[in-house]
Amino acid sequence: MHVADLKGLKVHYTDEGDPNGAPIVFVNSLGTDLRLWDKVVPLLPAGLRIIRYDKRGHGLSGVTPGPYKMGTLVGDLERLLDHLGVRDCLLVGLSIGGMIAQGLAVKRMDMVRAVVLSNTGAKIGTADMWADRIAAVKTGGIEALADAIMERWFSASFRETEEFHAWRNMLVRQPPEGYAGCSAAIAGTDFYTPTSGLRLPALGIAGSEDGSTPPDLVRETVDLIPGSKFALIRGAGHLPCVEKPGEYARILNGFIAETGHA
Ligand SMILES: O=C(O)CC1=CCC(=O)O1
Repeated sequence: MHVADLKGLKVHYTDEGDPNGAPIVFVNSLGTDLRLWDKVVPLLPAGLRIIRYDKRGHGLSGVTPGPYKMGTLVGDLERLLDHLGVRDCLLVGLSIGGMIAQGLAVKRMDMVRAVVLSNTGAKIGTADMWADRIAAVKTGGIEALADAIMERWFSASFRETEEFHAWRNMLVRQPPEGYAGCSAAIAGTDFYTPTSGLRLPALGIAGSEDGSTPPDLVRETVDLIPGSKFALIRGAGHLPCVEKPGEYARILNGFIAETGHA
């Protein structure tokens, strides 16, 4: 476990694997922390440098008063990777993490050599939808939304498992200010034009049961990048890295091999 002080924001991160290996950086979704990738990391090929972090207002990182802007969240990751001396990474972003990945890929071509846009979009939802969600969190806390969020995160069969309850607990323990702050950042983001200008290896990953960023949205987003690939994981919701880690890692490892990221 490490904590970096980045312009006053304490950012919790992990830096595992081979310190001299090709870097792979994971960016998690709204309401989750870096444990999101716990089941995928052990399935990655040997020799990579594996970096994960808790974004602003999530997990063990600092919380600042919201609303946040997407540029701030992109800047946080940029500062972390500068702090760690990371260049030419493979950036894997899920949901808002996929938006942060698009933003950083556009801003720092030296830092990002390939992207995986998982369960995400160039734009997610509508401003009204996010305003309602922020208002609900401010009134009733994340618990008030948790059951509806779980239906989007996980397939019906996964919601019957023991493990499901641990992920629900992870969600409701996130700082409400951070959750609402990041929701505002999503509401204010439309990356269709900037993402269309990207020229780098890109892979989209979608879950067939994803109620937040359905497969068509992921495909439409990754199709903005010429030559991109797309993979659908059947029977998984918004967090296929949790529900189907073996399949997720197989797809990711195929992309790692194809792009020669070693
Ligand atoms: O809560 C959801 O609907 C899932 C989600 C949307 C954006 C994100 O990062 O997670």
